[in-house]
Amino acid sequence: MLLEVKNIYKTYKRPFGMLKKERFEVLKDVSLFLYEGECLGIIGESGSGKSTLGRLMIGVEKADGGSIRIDGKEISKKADKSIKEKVSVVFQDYSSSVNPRLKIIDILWEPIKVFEGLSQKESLHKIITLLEKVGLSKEYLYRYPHQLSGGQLQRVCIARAIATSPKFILLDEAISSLDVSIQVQILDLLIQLKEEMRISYIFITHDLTAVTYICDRVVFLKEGRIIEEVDDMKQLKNVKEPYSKALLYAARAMNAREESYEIQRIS
Ligand SMILES: Nc1ncnc2c1ncn2[C@@H]1O[C@H](COP(=O)(O)OP(=O)(O)OP(=O)(O)O)[C@@H](O)[C@H]1O
Repeated sequence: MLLEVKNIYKTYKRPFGMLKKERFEVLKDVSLFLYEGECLGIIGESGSGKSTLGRLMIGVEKADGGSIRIDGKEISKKADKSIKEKVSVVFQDYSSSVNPRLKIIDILWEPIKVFEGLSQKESLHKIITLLEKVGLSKEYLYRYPHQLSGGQLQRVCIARAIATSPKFILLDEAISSLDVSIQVQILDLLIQLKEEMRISYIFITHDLTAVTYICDRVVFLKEGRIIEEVDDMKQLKNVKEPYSKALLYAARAMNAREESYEIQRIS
């Protein structure tokens, strides 16, 4: 098993609590797993704890209880480099996740520094290969982020995420800020990379339609708890919990409204 999340609890301080130390639970007894080459969707409404769970899974925050293991090793802020290198992340907000003062070549130079002993020529070749992998040519090398479209910049973020050949990528609302037609292109790119590089994904979203397009399995997160899991996407229409049904209903309504929506419709 690539990733194993076991009985995770997470609390935060209440900002306006009566008592200074008052805390509230954001994640409650969350367990899930991810196999190599799989895409697991985590769906839930705003505030259900998806991004918090994501931050714990990449080791940038610490859980209050439970364990998260990647290839059998605990991930944490202090985890050694070899474990952290197995994980990458792509966020929703592509423009703030890159330094606007750096050219694309420098943005991609950053992660490949881990490959010690690469000559300048070899590094440049690697960067161009990365760009090509995400469907961009070397003409983008010397542009600044503001000189790219949203879809192109998200491709650069994906190139940066795959640069270290991670075992899994956390995609936190990675397509949500893009136009619908561009969303489909990025989903197709992610599917292609998953097959070519055998990468696994955790796909955090509130969009069930995108889940049906890319995910092999999905878990429903409500108020910090996993309330339902679907292991076979063909069974999605048979979800039992009212919350899951409501998300399904919302996705169907959205599909009906978006006539030009190219993502496979949920029947
Ligand atoms: N650092 C923090 N300190 C205090 N509360 C936090 C912190 N991070 C998140 N929260 C709270 O935890 C809850 C879950 O937030 P989280 O961002 O994980 O939800 P989400 O499902 O990703 O929501 P969205 O889809 O809107 O991004 C929310 O009530 C949020 O306000």
